[in-house]
Amino acid sequence: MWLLCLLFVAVFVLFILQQIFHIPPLRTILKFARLPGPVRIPFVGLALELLFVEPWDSLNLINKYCKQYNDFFNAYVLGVPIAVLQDPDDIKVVLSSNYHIDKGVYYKFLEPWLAGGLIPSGGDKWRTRRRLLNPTFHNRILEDNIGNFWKNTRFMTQCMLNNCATGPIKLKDYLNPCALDIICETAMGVSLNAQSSKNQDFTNAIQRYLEALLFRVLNPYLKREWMWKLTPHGRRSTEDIKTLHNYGRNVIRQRMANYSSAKTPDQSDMEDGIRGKKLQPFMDKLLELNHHNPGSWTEDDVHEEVNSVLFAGHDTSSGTSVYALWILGHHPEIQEKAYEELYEIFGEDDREVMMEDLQKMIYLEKIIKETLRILPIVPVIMRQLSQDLHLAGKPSIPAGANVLISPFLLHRNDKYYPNPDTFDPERFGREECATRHPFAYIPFSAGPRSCIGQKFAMLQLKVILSTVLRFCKITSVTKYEEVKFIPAVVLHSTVPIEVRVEPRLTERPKTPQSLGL
Ligand code: HEM
Repeated sequence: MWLLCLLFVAVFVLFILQQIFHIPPLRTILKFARLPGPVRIPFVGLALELLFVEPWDSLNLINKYCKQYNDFFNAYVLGVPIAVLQDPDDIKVVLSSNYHIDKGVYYKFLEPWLAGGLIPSGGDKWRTRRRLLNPTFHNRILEDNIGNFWKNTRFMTQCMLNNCATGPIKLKDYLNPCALDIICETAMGVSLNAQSSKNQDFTNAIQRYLEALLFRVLNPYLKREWMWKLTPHGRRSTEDIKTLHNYGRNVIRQRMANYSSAKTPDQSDMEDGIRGKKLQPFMDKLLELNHHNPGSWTEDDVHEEVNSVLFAGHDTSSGTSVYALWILGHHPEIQEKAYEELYEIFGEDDREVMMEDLQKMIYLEKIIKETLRILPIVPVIMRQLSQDLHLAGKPSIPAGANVLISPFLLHRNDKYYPNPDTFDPERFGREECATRHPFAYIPFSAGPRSCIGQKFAMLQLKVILSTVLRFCKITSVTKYEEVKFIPAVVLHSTVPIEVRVEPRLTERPKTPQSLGL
């Protein structure tokens, strides 16, 4: 009887350990042991330290070991082998490779929401989809949508000005719905009017879901879905996923209603002048794929790609716009210089912004780049190696291991950015960029798995920031010291960022040109 009880306990303990620990192949374990890194309990590794780290200090922990091990160290987290790379030469090898394209293990936590969409997927599935979807973010399509960017941003600016007399405003409350309206109208072809409905269920659900996801990464014993769902965070996440799925389905339903009545390519299809191919916006391309190949492109496939772009296409640009405006509200001299540039372009005219205007916003572009340096909205990138990774002068990292690269830490490394905590748009002058290692600046990642929406994002950020700065003067209320940053897939702030807004247009800038000097 005792023996049976003992056997039962042993089987139970083994089951729990197997549920908690990731078990890499023996070859990975043996080869991984040769890499430099802090000595910890085998396989448990950094898991115990992570348990006692506040979410906003998790990157500091990685930074501590990066400094100690010269930007290259290995660590286990409950059996997950992770190699941290922060040297731009090493980063270049990983990101420019056509082989190391699979996402790290923690992206699995996104699957209940994004399933096998572009963001978490890997291998041939990702390759096929990326090739098919790349043209949906073609320059011609983006240029055609600048009017949509402008219309939504102008509406947002007006709302800011309408409410500015009552006190400081929370930037996120304006920029999140605006970015959501922009991505829905441009990529999905539907108007959900998130700005006028003031319904923030979707954006709030994303924020909670991503923060819960970080909690799960920092408490890696919760990796199994069944364990996760037993916790209060897990239960909340299940509710949030329902909200997120419903939102995605609603977007598809609305577009399908118009699409099926159109049947043939609608007026938004256009010819790519160079190769004579048809260019379609994102959602129409998905619906066409589903229409012609319902076996290989099911409605679930459409749904997962819509969810991926809804998320990646709004949380990133709204967060970056919030940070840029907040920083400018702390640097009136930089804000003034940006305003002067805009005044040179538009004068007193409150007309719509055009593509030619955006091309003239050289200083504003430097501000955007510097914002993405100091607060990169995607603070961590991870890959799982399907082949050994060979780096110059370092032991190889075995297949099966994960690689972690942090744009947040890289962009604050004083080897590449002197006085890294100082906001200085001039770092992005032509000469400064030419002398810097190209892989020392990776806000959109780089190589084949870089951001599909990079051009979309840069145009959108220019329209949003130029419109706000043309019509409003921003003064920051939330102090730098009050805010900590949480790397929850997207970089979140611990407190809402508040600014004071004053109307602008009648005020003339004091440039030598405007004074007739
Ligand atoms: C400031 C704005 C943005 C930044 C900084 C940014 C950054 C990034 C980064 C770093 C990645 C790679 C993530 C990784 O490897 O784990 C990525 C991927 C992606 N981004 Fe963006 N992004 C932005 C805006 C957008 C927009 C506007 C869209 C859509 C319109 C978009 C769609 C995507 C998609 C679908 C992926 C996955 C691509 C793939 O794996 O093939 N992003 N983004």
